[in-house]
Amino acid sequence: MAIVSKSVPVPPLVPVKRALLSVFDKTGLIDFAKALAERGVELVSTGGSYKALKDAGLAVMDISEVTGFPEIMDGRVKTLHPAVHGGLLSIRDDADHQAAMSEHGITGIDLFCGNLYPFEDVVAKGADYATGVENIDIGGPAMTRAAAKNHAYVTVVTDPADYDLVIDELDKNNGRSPIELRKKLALKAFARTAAYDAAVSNWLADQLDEATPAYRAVGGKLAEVMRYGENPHQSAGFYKTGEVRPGVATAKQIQGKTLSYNNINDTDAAFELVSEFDPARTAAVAIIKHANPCGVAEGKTLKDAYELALRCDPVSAFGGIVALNQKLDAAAAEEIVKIFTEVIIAPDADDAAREIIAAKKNLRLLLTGGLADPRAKGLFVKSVAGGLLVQNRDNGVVDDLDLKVVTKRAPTAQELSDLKFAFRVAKHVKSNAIVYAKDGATVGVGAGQMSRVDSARIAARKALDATETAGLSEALTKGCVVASDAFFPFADGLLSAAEAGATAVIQPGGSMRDDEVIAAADEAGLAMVLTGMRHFRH
Ligand SMILES: NC(=O)c1ncn([C@@H]2O[C@H](COP(=O)(O)O)[C@@H](O)[C@H]2O)c1NC=O
Repeated sequence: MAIVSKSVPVPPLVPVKRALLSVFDKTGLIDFAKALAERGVELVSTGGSYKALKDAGLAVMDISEVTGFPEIMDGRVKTLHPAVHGGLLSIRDDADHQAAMSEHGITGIDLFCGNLYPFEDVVAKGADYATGVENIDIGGPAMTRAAAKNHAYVTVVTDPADYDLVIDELDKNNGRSPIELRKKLALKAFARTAAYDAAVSNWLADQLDEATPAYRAVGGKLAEVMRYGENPHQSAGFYKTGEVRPGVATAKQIQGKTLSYNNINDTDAAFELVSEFDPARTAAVAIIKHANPCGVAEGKTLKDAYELALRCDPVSAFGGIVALNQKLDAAAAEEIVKIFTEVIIAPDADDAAREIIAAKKNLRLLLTGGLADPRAKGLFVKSVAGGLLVQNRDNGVVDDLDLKVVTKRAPTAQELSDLKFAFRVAKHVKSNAIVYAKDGATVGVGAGQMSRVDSARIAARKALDATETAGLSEALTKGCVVASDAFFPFADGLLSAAEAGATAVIQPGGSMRDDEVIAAADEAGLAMVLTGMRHFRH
């Protein structure tokens, strides 16, 4: 049975007489407290916050005067007391609650200002288990939730960014807090504690290697309200989880318009892909459209790699996202700005490159400070109607796999290098994925088809278009290799690749008809390597 509510009318405006301030992040605290004090609000505060206020010359009461109890156990217990929670939770217009307050000497707290121990920051920096646990705030969320529940009477302020708004509202309403503000701040407070607990539970799941805990909470902080979502009739926001993975969420935007929903999605796909390439070994560039690569290439320089990536599908690359695995230099920047590009993302950019990009006002330049570790663990969450699908990030890397040659002919050294390159790219192509590659560059990408043979045909057709556009006399697919993200269920897809000119194949294997597929490869003179790992991506 549900808890029955006391049907007391909610006052539209409530005077703020007493405020409790208990903040870890002391940004703006003094000014806010001063402003409250100037408006006749009595200040109560905890340990470090109290000291900061006192040192600033403010009249403030220590929380232990309210609780009649000292702060104990290294601060684990300082505000967990009926005098605090009664003051936050009492229904001011209820006679029983009033009687309890008088009986126990409890004074109402009309405003709670609090922010929590920096658990998310501490664990993001790799804190050990004991440090992580010690940074789980208990008293803060308890007070935040109590104040938020009692928003009929209490104003709960959890974000220094709201201090000015609260003072403005008090001023507009003669020192009283309006219900619209109290409701809005209560929503924010509950979302804050929920995101905090999501971070704690996900960290614990990670520590305990628990991939499927009984409940999975996902939390994030609003970083940007987009003009719209995937389409103009959809509203959307970008929430950051606090994960410190170099990429679109953590990058610094140097210039250009704000990113749209689709830009963020595509930029993420681009940077995750290019992060597969070790910058100490090679320069690499990926050009992305609709979250699929329309060209990826390695090169001695970023300029070489960009030109080869662009050659793969110059038509689709128009309006694309370009990701680079090394510091952007002027030579590459000059090439990139020759066609309309939405976003460039790279670990860094030198001054000359920045200057070239600056001439294109709308072009966004994002710098990440490093590459994402393709082997790192992480959560991947997707929503379906009525549920969340949660899995580990696909952190399989072809270099770590035990590759098996199953055909009579083994790949040559050049073919093997291209096979690995193509499989690395295929991991980032929507299924069914077929990638043709030659000399460290894609020459045709078939993405997102319902049949593998269609993906193979599309990749071949795109390679023919690219051959024509580049004015080459020999098809780009001649002597290329082919990667498939999943096994070939029949020999047809493989034969289609052989017809296009492929000489070597990389695929996971594992089909009921592997023998048939291997025999067909032998008959066509192909070399085939099985990875034992599938890279579906949807
Ligand atoms: N245990 C408690 O009773 C308690 N009450 C408040 N805190 C937290 O202590 C911090 C403020 O402490 P101080 O004012 O001493 O710097 C805030 O982040 C607040 O959320 C507590 N700490 C942890 O749970």
